[in-house]
Amino acid sequence: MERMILNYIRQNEMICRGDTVVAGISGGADSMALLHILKEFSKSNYIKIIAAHINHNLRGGESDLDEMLVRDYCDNNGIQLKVLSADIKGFCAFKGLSLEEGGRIVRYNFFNLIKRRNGSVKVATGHHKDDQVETVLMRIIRGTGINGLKGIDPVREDGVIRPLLLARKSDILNYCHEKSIPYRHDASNMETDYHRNSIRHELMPLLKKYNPIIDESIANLSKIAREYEEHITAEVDEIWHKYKDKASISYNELSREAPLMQKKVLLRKYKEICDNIKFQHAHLEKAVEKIGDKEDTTWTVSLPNDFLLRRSYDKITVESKKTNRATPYFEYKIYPGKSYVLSKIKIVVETALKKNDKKQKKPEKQGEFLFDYDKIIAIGEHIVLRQRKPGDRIRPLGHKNKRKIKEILIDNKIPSDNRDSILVFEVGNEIIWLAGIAASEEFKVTEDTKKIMRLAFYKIQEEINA
Ligand SMILES: Nc1ncnc2c1ncn2[C@@H]1O[C@H](COP(=O)(O)OP(=O)(O)OP(=O)(O)O)[C@@H](O)[C@H]1O
Repeated sequence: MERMILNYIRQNEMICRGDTVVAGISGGADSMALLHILKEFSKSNYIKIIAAHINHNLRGGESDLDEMLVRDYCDNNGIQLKVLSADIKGFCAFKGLSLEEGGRIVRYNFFNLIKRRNGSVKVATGHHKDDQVETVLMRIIRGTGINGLKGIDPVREDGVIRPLLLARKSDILNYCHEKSIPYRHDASNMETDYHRNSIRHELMPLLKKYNPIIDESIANLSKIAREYEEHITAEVDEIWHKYKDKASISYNELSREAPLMQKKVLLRKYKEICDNIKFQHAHLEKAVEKIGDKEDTTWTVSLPNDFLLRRSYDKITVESKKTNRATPYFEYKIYPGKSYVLSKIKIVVETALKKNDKKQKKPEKQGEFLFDYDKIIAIGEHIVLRQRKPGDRIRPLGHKNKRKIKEILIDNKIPSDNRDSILVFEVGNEIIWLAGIAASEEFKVTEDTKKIMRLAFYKIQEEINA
């Protein structure tokens, strides 16, 4: 077993010459075997080992005996040791965590602290093949994709390494006996991980009745999944430059990728702004289904953690639902003969222009429109300037019937992000103008118009008060 592990370390380039390795040692057979093997490795490779033990103080005197065993072994073998005595129960109660979760957080925080203080880049733990098989089974039961089938990573990006991942628990126990390596039964075992324990003691024996080498089969499945994932990751790396660090993804570009690549790109994009791994397959399925529908040019798909995936024509963005409404709702009363300023937009309402004033007959810019003032005052004394509301309608110029404003905005290819800042002018209950986009047929200037009202809006540099 020792030779297999040493080869595994080399093949996966887990440890390099000159590395300082922080090894998490609980006092159980796995981590004690790990420490022994690291010591063997250090004989032919120049590396420094720092053992790290956390006394979880969960099992009274038993916890202290675990600590003593680790201390003795390190003393006898000239290995530097760091010990943390932690009140895991108190910590978990305070944080509202399970003992497993809390214990894990405290452990890895301690390992990382030692790592930082000693300029180390590696943290080694004693996870082995049985842990791997249980982890994969637990994930299958909970629901997982190919990525989850990979199980525990032998080498993590943050420098955590698992040199024993190919060794079975029984081989580790034999190795400890063969080499007279001391260990404590159930060291640090919190015995509260009910799910893992029932998989180990109930489900695995049951599965073995159907397939005596089920653990090997699952370990192989995990290896195959890892190969597939690594291959796909390399493929995504190849195309990622098109999407990386861009505020939005081009729909035309993304829709040309295979559905699997679309999912991988969207997942990476999501992770660029939100480090949440609880992404469910259903989210990606929905997104790919939407991307496949070429007719539907504006849509949103909910993502975890209050995020949204939004398509607005050629733009696909991942955005927070909280900032979804870029412009909060606004509604103001405005009166003819005055001008107003609303977040850097100046609004002018002029009236009583004579119809025969040729200069005013036609709107000069897209930012203004002329209305029949008599028709306006017939239905209301003031104008309401507001944000659009669901169900808003207007009868656009040249149309017989009213149309939904939403459809008009879509037809005009107004990106959904900008729709809430469009100015809606309403008199009575009639929308007379969708600023710069559509004016009402009913209030336009005609041959019979006697007085004209001019509505105009301009972008201004500085905000000033009306
Ligand atoms: N008390 C401890 N002190 C130091 N290292 C520990 C301690 N307990 C566990 N470890 C390290 O973590 C490894 C995994 O332990 P164990 O399987 O009990 O934890 P887990 O919670 O299932 O795994 P993980 O830490 O990845 O969540 C051990 O082999 C050992 O390297």
